Amino acid sequence: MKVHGKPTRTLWLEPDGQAVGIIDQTRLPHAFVTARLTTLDEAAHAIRAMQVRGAPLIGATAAYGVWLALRADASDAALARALAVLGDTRPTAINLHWALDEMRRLLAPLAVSERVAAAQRRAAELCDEDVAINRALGGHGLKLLEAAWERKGKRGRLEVLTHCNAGWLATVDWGTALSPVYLAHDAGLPVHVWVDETRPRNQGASLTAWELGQHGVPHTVIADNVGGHLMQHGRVDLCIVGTDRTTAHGDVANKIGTYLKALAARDNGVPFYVALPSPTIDWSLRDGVKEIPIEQRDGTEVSDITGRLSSGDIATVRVTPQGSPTANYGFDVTPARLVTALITERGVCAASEEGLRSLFPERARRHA
Ligand SMILES: CSC[C@@H](O)[C@@H](O)C(=O)COP(=O)(O)O
Repeated sequence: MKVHGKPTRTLWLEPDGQAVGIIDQTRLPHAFVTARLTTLDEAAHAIRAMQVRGAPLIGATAAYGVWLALRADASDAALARALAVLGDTRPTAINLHWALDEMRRLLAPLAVSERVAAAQRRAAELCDEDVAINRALGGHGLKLLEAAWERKGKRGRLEVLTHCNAGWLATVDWGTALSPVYLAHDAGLPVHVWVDETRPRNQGASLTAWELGQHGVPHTVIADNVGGHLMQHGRVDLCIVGTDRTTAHGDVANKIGTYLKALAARDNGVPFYVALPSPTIDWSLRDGVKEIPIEQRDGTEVSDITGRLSSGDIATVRVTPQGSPTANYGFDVTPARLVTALITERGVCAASEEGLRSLFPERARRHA
């Protein structure tokens, strides 16, 4: 997608071929700052500190992190250490482990002398594949948006609600939930997005609002608790969110608060779609509530909030009383029964074992 009119990805090989470039997402929306990653530790830190975040982008960064590690030492022990360090950065998004498995399968059998070049090639391929997958799923999602617009009698605006950031900043490009939105906007549909702020880290207010604004998509940021009210008053035509891990039966883990939006959508007859690239499917899991590991982060993300002062300075302030304990669950699970459909690069399917199997028979069989 474009930043200040210039086509930009979230992750790239630097022109000198010696580092990986990223957009430091902790600085958005107030500053567009890029950073160079040159070592395994810098890549692991970027994921842990959420300079890069979003399930597909975490996976892509980890793949390049393996390359950075092998440049220093391509031995078996160094490869094992890189996979362990990167695998330990964030627990919920399965794309991280998927990408590391891809790298391990390719690199472990190779001679040490061949590993660095092969790792760089594969990391670049994974990035390109992510872009192609997200563009394809956007095309399938677009049809759902067009159908909703028809159903609405093409009156007013097509009102979409999204939670967290599942846009191009969460992927290498295009995004998952927002890929259909960009395509709809470009096709001339009068789409308007309700953007949940997404406390505690405000990925909606900071990132989704920023990237929609860069592309010129009309949007309104709302506090996290507003969605139910809007749905009761017919102000939301459909919800689309992303997912960090989808079970073989169609349960989806996504940013904390997604489940409550799905409940409100069900109560109000609003379609609730989940967009996902297939590497987000964890074919080994069945029951998302019981089995998906939910990240818990530092409580200061709840007690404190960072923003821009009228002076232009960035400041962090506490919003809770001194000493009040906090709990910071990063994700929740929306059971398949609340999901209207899954949007993937191979098409749209029911959020169920049968639905996923119909689109990905070869992968479902491998894990049967
Ligand atoms: C393509 S995005 C799907 C999810 O990764 C996204 O919705 C999300 O929850 C991101 O969480 P984050 O904690 O910002 O990495």
